[in-house]
Amino acid sequence: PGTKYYVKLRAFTAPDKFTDTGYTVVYTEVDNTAWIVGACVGFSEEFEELKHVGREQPCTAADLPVNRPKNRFTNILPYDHSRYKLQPVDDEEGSDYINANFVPGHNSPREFIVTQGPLHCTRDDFWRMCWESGSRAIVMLTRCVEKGREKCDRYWPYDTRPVYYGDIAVTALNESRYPDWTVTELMLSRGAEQRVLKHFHFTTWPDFGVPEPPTALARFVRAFRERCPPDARPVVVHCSAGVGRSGTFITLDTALQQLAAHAEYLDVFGMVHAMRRERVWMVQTEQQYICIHQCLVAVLEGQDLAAPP
Ligand SMILES: CNC(=O)[C@H](Cc1ccc(NS(=O)(=O)O)cc1)NC(=O)[C@H](Cc1ccc(O)cc1)NC(=O)OC(C)(C)C
Repeated sequence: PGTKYYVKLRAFTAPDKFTDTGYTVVYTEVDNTAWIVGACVGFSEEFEELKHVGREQPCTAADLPVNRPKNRFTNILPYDHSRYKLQPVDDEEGSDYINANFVPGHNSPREFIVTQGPLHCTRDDFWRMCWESGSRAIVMLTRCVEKGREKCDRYWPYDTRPVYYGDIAVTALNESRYPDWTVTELMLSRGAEQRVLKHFHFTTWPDFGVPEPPTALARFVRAFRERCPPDARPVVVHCSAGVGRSGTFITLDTALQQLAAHAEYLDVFGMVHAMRRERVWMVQTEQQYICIHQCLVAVLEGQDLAAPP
């Protein structure tokens, strides 16, 4: 148990891809069950097959002149069919728009609302989305500034004084800091109603890269699941563009829940394929795709991934 095997499963000839032939598959044996966790040589080809998934779908709302300034990046636009719609304000054109999509997870086809890091001009819309969706958890996977560049607005309070974002007051109740993440309890108030929302902020994940070590991500996912309110409300997930790091987090969260439910096999390709039908570039780089498999191997091998107390 726990021994890792490299097995050549079959020869294939793909002259445009690889000089040699054959997949090398990494699998590990736990409780006399062989778990195939990925084809090392095949990662590139498998990830490449995801390139065009979903790309034919329209993004007309995002392209409206009134909404263009609400997009952080010109090439990261939400598909119309899965976009989150804010409750419109009177007949104000574009008032239902935010750069965000519903994305499936282990528990439901619209388990997550994946969005870009709020801009200063969209942070009131961001809080309106959190309130109107009934969400009780935000997962943030970027720092606000990385290498001197703004990746995300500081959209929540710096201290315990309440801050208004539109007609929603946000108050930080308490904060727990760990080496790779911070969990903050926030009180949201709108009119006479109040609710508590947990903010899970992973702080050591470089843009376009992977956490170091990659298993820090598995620890964070486990810490999130242990503290996430067990309700059926959507979880808001964002990074800077809301595609690379957000897609990686959701894929690992989904796969680990399938493992815990004793799934017979894990179809990482199928999970990413399903997410990319709903939001563009979910899991953006091959390194992120491999990181997911590395985390799964660590969990299957029983590495100690307990979250800090
Ligand atoms: C490779 N970089 C990008 O694609 C980023 C968007 C982006 C995606 C993913 C991530 N990582 S994350 O999802 O993990 O936060 C960050 C930023 N886009 C931009 O910087 C685009 C340029 C671009 C790059 C690549 C491309 O294929 C098309 C257009 N620039 C851009 O939108 O410029 C503004 C911000 C001035 C409006």
